[in-house]
Amino acid sequence: MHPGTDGAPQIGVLALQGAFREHAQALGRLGAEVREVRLPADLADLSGVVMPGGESTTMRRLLAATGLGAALHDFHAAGGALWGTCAGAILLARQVTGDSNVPGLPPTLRLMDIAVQRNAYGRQVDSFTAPLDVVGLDAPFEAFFIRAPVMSGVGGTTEVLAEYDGLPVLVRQGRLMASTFHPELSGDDRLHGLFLELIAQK
Ligand SMILES: NC(=O)CC[C@H](N)C(=O)O
Repeated sequence: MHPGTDGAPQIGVLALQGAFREHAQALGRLGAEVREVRLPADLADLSGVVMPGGESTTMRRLLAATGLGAALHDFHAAGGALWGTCAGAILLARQVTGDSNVPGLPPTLRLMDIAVQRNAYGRQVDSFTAPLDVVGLDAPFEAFFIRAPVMSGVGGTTEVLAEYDGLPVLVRQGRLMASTFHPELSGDDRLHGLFLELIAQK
């Protein structure tokens, strides 16, 4: 880990598109030094990066266009931690379904052994909240799902940290974490705290 000058962890928030400001605020409240990431050079000296919710197809195009996709691969290979939330979880997934109508779409980062199906909770309930029991938290976390992907499979060494309706919604694999909901909208910083703990453990 790369502590900042005052010993605080230095964390990036991917700021190409989507709900990045609320993540930066949550991490700041927990004492992290936060930097918005738009170009490969912005990753220097960070120990972790949060990839927010938004529109994964747009983010995939921008990751390819900016060179950040390859840079995030290098960042992770060099020991950096990544947390993908909602669209960000789609970016981490090895396997994505629900993209077939988008021609010429660059691949996801394919770093994590999860399969996701985009927008698969159905139209009537495409946004909802649910209290989740999360491994490592002693009280439920109120989660906001917004046109969320369904995590249809987890493999390899992936651990399930929370489920909704019998399906995984928060998972961890080594230095990777993925949630299909928007943790930054709950006014509850405990999952950002878990990400900082994961970084401190490595
Ligand atoms: N809230 C979100 O991040 C939604 C994800 C979006 N439906 C996608 O497929 O990219």
